[in-house]
Amino acid sequence: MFQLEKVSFDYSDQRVFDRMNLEVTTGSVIGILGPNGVGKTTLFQLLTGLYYPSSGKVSVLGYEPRLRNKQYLEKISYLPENLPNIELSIEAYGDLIGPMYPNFNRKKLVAYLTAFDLEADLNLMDLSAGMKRKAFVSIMLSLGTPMVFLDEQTKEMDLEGQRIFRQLLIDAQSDGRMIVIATHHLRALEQLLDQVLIMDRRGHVVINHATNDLDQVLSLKDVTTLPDETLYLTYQRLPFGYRLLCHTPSSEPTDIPLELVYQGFVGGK
Ligand SMILES: Nc1ncnc2c1ncn2[C@@H]1O[C@H](COP(=O)(O)OP(=O)(O)OP(=O)(O)O)[C@@H](O)[C@H]1O
Repeated sequence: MFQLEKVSFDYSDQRVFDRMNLEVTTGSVIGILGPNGVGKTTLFQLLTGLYYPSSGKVSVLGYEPRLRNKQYLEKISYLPENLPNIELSIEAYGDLIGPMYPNFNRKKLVAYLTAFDLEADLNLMDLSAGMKRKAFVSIMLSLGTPMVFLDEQTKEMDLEGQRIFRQLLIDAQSDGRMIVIATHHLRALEQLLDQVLIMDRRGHVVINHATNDLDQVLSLKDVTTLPDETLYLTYQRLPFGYRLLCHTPSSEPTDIPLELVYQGFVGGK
């Protein structure tokens, strides 16, 4: 699906990735998690070919994004965290970009907008921040691309909007499409993610795993007193003790909460 081989990337005064290797081969909803400024958006820009690596190779669906090959561009849609300002109605914008995508489905666009309780003739410039996100998410998902990149799209969405957003992602997932999503709202999306990629504060990918396989490398242990720090990654307080997250495989199938995994690898003890 996508691969980075020894990829380095620099902004003029800063190296964001240094010979980074990464391979994601499974998953239909892939979550990219990491603290502010570690390079999630930069990674999206590399995967969509908007930025070129300083060295190394990026491949997505067998294409090299930096070549901006037409067949590749028809297969991907990307919604950046900072949405563009477009002086058109939602439906007019859909009709403008939709024909560039072979699987654009206008009926779905209208259905998604209805689900979000938005009128198709509203001007994108007149929407509140959350409404604008709902409108752009609806347009992006209606393009029908096999791969969708969504950067922080639950931001500003109200709770009902987040619920509808999850429904739309499930709809896209059941059509066999692949969604790569960066988020800080883990709780809103945790149940949907079947692959998770966690970047630590240095921008290193510390976890790249199927969410239901995390118990192959991590385990939980409930204790009444905290043991030596070397024996656990982090802990959660319980009413009468602590739940430890340990870097050892679980002895039986265990649901490992992603928030605790994130805390263990990014937040510290
Ligand atoms: N246009 C730019 N010019 C120079 N430096 C940049 C530029 N865009 C991002 N950076 C820097 O590159 C690093 C990675 O930024 P990026 O936006 O990819 O992080 P992020 O993980 O998406 O952050 P967030 O969670 O806040 O969205 C940061 O240190 C940031 O300051």
